[in-house]
Amino acid sequence: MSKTPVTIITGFLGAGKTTLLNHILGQAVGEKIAVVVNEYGEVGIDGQLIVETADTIIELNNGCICCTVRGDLVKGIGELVTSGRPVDRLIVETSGLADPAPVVQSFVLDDVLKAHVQLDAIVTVVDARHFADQIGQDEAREQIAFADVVLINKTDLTDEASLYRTEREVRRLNPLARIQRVRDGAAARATVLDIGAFDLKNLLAIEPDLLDDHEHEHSDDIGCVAVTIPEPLAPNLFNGWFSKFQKERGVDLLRMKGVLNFAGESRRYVFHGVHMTADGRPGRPWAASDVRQSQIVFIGRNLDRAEIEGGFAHCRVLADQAA
Ligand SMILES: Nc1nc2c(ncn2[C@@H]2O[C@H](COP(=O)(O)OP(=O)(O)OP(=O)(O)O)[C@@H](O)[C@H]2O)c(=O)[nH]1
Repeated sequence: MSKTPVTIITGFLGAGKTTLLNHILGQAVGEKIAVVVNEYGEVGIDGQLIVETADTIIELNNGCICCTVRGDLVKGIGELVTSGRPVDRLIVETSGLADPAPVVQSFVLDDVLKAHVQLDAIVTVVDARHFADQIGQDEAREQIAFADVVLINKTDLTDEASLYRTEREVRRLNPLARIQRVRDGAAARATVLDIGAFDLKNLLAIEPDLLDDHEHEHSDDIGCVAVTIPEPLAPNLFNGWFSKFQKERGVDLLRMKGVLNFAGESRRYVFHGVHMTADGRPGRPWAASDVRQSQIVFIGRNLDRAEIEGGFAHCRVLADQAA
């Protein structure tokens, strides 16, 4: 029996992992792809942002697959591969704060996974615009060190000199990885899939204690605040609040993303940000069976939950205003 190939997509917060995943799914015709998405926050946004068709989506929220929900990763994939359901390929998108070591460990140590799946490659997406801000984080360096392929993404948001510096630093952290520049995660399929690049021996040379059991510690001051609001939002109130909040707290905001329910709109509004950058656009239409609500997630340093909840609540269109 041939084993199901597994690609791990990792990379720091907001680097473009889901964008790459959507690109891969969009190119895969007639293939049954199962996807595991893991998010740090207690509210899962990525599941809603996967616009292309995946055969199965396993969402692991409220923790990192490198620590708190690692058991769920092994269990979820174990159940999938022993269910008899045909799966041609498995793609795992880690959270942006994941240490890849324990994730890799799960694939090489767990007996069920070992018997059914084969790690093909670890693909790390790097945010070319925010590289200098992010590379100070241990997780960002580990994600690069573990990569078989590094995609330097968001090339449109920076210049040649800075891209060159980023490539040089990536090469210093990982002399063996294949490095490629991309925009909007648009990597050729052959660059990221079925490349047979994963090599445990190489990884053990980088991280000799890879197979030892160790708990990954996330920095204490990095936290996540997720807020759900059932009432529709007024776009002008949201824009006003968010731009002020971002101006004041942008340095500490590692990542924000949300799916918003704007009053009178037939489509979701999807917005993303990293530090001082933010962008938003209409997403999928609301279906009659959808619960129309806004969900927003902030990951950052020393976040004040009450401040965020209060500010976000202030953007609601209240019933008497709507009338
Ligand atoms: N300008 C530009 N924006 C990009 C590019 N790639 C991705 N983005 C945008 O960057 C934002 C974050 O992209 P995602 O794919 O959600 O990033 P992610 O790594 O999955 O984020 P997390 O899972 O939260 O860590 C989105 O607004 C994307 O549209 C790019 O090459 N250029």
